[in-house]
Amino acid sequence: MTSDKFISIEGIAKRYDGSRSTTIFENLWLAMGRGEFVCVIGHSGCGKTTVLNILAGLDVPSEGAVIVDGQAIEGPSLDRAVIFQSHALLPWRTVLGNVAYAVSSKWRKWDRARVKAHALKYIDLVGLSGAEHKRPSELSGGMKQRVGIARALSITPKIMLMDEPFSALDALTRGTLQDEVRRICVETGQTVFMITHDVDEAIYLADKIVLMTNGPGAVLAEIVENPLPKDRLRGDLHRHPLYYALRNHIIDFLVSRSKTFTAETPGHDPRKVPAVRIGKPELTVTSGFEAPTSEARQASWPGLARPSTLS
Ligand SMILES: Nc1ncnc2c1ncn2[C@@H]1O[C@H](COP(=O)(O)OP(=O)(O)OP(=O)(O)O)[C@@H](O)[C@H]1O
Repeated sequence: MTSDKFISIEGIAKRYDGSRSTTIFENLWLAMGRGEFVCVIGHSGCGKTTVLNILAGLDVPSEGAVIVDGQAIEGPSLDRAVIFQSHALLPWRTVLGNVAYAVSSKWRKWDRARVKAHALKYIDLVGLSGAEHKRPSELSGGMKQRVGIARALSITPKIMLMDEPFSALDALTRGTLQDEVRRICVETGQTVFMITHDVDEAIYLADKIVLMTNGPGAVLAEIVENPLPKDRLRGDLHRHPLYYALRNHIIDFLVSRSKTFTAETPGHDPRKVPAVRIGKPELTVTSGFEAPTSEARQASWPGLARPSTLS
């Protein structure tokens, strides 16, 4: 993972004019590094999907711009693959046909054999070998979503944009697909921007979790850095000493601070969204804080580090 500004969201706003004009969000800034997995969490209607659609080139901001790899986004591109909650597969094509269609759209000069071999590689990657000749109507919800993931990965996008990709699945399938997406993204260094309402999903998958306040007039409140080790396992998350502090911080935001943040943080600079690091108090106390006593250390379960600011 690098810290370059691979994706740079620069002061975007979204407004709808009508009898009552609405500002969904404005002055939204966010930088993402190449290979980073970023999850956005916020309440329904705050504008998460709008931001994702702008990143996909499917919507345009009322103001501002998004730069990806040095180029302003001007519309959809095969460099950016989108996975939605619903699968949007072509019902008359097989699994192979759906993935191959995307592959041949990206590499128009490839012959059939090359397209097929490439598509099969990604079908295998998501565990669908053997089902390549089935049509969507013959597949379970989880299998359809796997096809969507294979199709998105097969065009080797610079960015994967995922809008609640697992929310329609049962818990078991969701867990399995989370494992596979995480494995693939870590192995390939894929850059991902994902929306989720599931705090544990964000903690498992993301390097950074962006907290968005309630709309209208939503802002990015914090970028919470995930302190859990990169080689974390889903079943072991809760054993990590910082897991509960991280989880509580995000839930506290969703339950209360997402509503009150704007009023309570008048000095918030949307260009410098604070980066929050969850850490043990004794490791993160800075000169402005009184060092905790050993009793206090014992009593305090790993707490919250002081926010620092992203440049
Ligand atoms: N065409 C439109 N005209 C007016 N308002 C719109 C229009 N499209 C979307 N909105 C509003 O924009 C806001 C943001 O919508 P968006 O789908 O981005 O939210 P979200 O955070 O992704 O919500 P959810 O979590 O429920 O998917 C919503 O309040 C929605 O009502």
